[in-house]
Amino acid sequence: MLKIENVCKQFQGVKAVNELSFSVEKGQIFGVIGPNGAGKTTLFNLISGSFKPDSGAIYFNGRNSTKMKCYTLCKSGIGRTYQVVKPFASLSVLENVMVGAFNTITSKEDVLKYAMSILTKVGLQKKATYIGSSLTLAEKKRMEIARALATKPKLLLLDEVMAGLNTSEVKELLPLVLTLRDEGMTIVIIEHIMEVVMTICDHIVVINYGQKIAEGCPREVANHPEVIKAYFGEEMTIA
Ligand SMILES: Nc1ncnc2c1ncn2[C@@H]1O[C@H](COP(=O)(O)OP(=O)(O)OP(=O)(O)O)[C@@H](O)[C@H]1O
Repeated sequence: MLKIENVCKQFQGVKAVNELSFSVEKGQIFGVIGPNGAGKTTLFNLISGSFKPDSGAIYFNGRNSTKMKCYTLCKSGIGRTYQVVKPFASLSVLENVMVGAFNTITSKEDVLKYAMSILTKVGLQKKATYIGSSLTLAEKKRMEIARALATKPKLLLLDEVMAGLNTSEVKELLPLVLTLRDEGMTIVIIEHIMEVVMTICDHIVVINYGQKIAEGCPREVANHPEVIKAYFGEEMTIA
């Protein structure tokens, strides 16, 4: 579904993404983890077309998508959320989601129906008429997912959707992500909460200073010496 091939992206001498390669299989929840500044969000910006790599190639659904514009990639099935949620503050929750639905649907009536069905899916149907900015953080995160889902993605990039949520809010959001995967969505998730990563991911890539330092199933990466050193601290091991 997604192939990253020797991708590099540099900012004024900082190698944010450095010779990175990995593949995401269809139907996986694929975790991207690494310390702060490791290059995770830059990677999402490259996959979704906001940034172009300095070198290397990205393939989405078998097509070379390296030079595609972000709106073309969105139309071809890449949806994403942002680490910092930025709803259209003056629009209602429903209208926020409708914006995403116009990606593939033209009739306003159909957009409205589809956006409402997505709101129901994420559990925000009762908040449809609320102003986007009035939601709690947990609700805004759900709206962020809804806006991405409304574009009808085949590949969903989730950038720290659990960040800032309390334990019970995280527990409430997890089933939604798992349901999406069970319905056939391929998901790449950046997440700092290790419990979440270890619980829901089928496969994980760990990056540090833009480079891949480990890859495998949750247990494999958690016990990888490089990961323990770079991410968890030298003294820590995970059973
Ligand atoms: N637009 C930009 N201009 C200049 N430097 C940037 C830009 N975007 C990212 N960087 C730098 O690239 C490196 C990787 O940043 P990035 O945000 O991708 O890391 P991250 O792994 O997502 O971090 P975090 O976990 O803190 O969100 C950092 O050193 C960052 O300062």
